[in-house]
Amino acid sequence: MEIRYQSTRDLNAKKVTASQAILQGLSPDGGLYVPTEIPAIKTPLTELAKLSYQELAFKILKPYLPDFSDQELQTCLTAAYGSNFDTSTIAPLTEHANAFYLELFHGPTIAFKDLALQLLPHLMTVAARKNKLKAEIVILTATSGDTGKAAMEGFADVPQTKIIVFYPKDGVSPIQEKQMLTQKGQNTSVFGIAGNFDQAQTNVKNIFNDQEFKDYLAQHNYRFSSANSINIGRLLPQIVYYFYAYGQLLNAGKITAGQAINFSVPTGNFGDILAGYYAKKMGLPIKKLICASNKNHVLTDFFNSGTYDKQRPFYVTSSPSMDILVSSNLERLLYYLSDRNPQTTRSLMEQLQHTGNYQISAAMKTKLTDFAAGFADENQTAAEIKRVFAVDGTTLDPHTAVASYVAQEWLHDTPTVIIATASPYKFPQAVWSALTTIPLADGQQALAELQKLIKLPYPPAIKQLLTATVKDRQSIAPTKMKSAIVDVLFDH
Ligand SMILES: N[C@@H](CCOP(=O)(O)O)C(=O)O
Repeated sequence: MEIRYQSTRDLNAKKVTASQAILQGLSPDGGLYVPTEIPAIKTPLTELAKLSYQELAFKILKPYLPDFSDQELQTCLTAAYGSNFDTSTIAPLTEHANAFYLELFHGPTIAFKDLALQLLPHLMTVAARKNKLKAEIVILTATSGDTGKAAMEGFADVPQTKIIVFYPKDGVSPIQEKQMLTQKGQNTSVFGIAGNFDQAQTNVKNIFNDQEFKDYLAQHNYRFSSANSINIGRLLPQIVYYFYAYGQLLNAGKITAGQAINFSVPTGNFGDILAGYYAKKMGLPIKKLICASNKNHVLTDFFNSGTYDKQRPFYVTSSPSMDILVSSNLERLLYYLSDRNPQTTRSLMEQLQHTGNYQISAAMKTKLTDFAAGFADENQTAAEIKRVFAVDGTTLDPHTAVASYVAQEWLHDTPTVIIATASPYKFPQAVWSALTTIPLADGQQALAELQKLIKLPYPPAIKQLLTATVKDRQSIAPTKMKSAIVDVLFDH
C-alpha cells in the first residue's frame, strides 16, 4: 500500500496524498499530517553509506512521496543540494573532543533549516502542478531565528508563492535579524512582533484555522501553507541526514554496520529530533535520541516526568532558536506514543490549549525509552563553547553547545553524534562572551573581532551580509498579524 497522510487528530482518518499534505501544511482539523506508515529501509546500511547526499535523499524520501515520479523527485533533489552549499558533501561529519559533530550549517543561510528549506519550495512547486492548483500559495512562517531566513531564501521569487515571516523582535540574534532584513525577493515579507515565538506560532496556527479568513482569501485566489516543521514536507527531508551521519561513521571505520549510536539534538519545536525518531523507526540503529534543551527546558521536564507544562517563565537566551515553550511536533510524538490514537492526541492538545499542561498515561510514558533528555543553562552553554574551543580550536554555536553539553553524559559507551545546527557567526556576541571577558563592539565589528579570535573563514552567507542592504524593521503587535497579512496580500 502506498503511503498517504492523515491528521494526528482526525477521528475519521481522512487521507490525503503527499503532495496534498505538503500544499496544505496543516490539516484542516488543526492536527499535523503523519504518514499512514513509516517505511522500513530495505537497502543495507553499508550500501546506503556509499551514496551521495542526493542519492541517499532519493532512497529515503521516495517511499514517503509516492505521488512524485522518480524524475520529479530527482529534479527537486538536484536543484536543492548543489553549489548553494559550500561543500559538496552537504553535511560533513567531524570529530572533536571525543564526539562527532554533524555540520548542518553549510547551506545558504548557515543553519540546519537549509537542509529542508532548499528542497521544500521545489516539492511545493511540483505539488501545485500535480494538483492543478491555480491559487497563489501564501507561506506563513513563525520563526525564532533560523527558519524565517531559510524559508525566505528557499521561497524567494518562487512563482505562485508569497512568503510572510513573523519573528520575536527582541528574541533573535542581531545577525539572525539582519539576515532576515536583507532578504531579497519580491514575494518575501518579514515582521518583528512584540512578543515571543510561541505567540507568533500560535497566531499563525489560529490564522490557518480561521475559516472565514481562509474563505475571504480563497475568493482572491490565495491559500495558505507553511514552511515550519508542522508541514510534513519540511520534516521528511531532515530524516536523510541521520542516515548520512551513520554512513559517514561507517565509512570512517568508527562503527560497524548495525552498531547503535546516539544523536544529541538541540531542540525547540521538536522537528529535528522527530526526524531522528522517524529514522529510527525506519531501521537506523539509534540507541538514544538525546533531546537537548536550553534554559527553557519544558521538554526535559516532559521526558523526565511525563507532564508537559508550558506555564512557566519564558527566557530569552543565547540560543534563541530554541526559546520555545510550545513545541509543535511533540503532537506527532504523542500520536505515536498513543499507538496512533487521534482521540488521545486531540484530547492532550486540547488540554494544553485550555489548561496549559497535560500528563501522558503510564503506558505512553513507557514508550519514551527511545529518548533521553537534558538541558544546559546559560553558564553551562558558555562553558561548553569554551571547553571545546580549548580542545582543538573548534567553535560551536550556542545551540550546538547545548547539545554538546547534554551529550557528555551519554558518549562514554556509545558513539554519539551531536547535531551542529548553526554557524557560530550567527551568534557572535554569545560566542565571544563565552570565550573571553573583553567587551565586544556591536554590529559588523563583532564579526570581525570574532573572526580574529576563532580564525574560521567567513562562510558565503556572512560575506554577503557585510554589504547587503538592510530593510527597515516592521514591528507589529502579535494581535496585528492578520492585518499584516492582509496588507501584504492586498498591498494596503
Ligand atoms: N527553531 C525554529 C523555530 C521554528 O521551528 P520549525 O522547525 O518548526 O520551523 C526557528 O529557528 O525558527
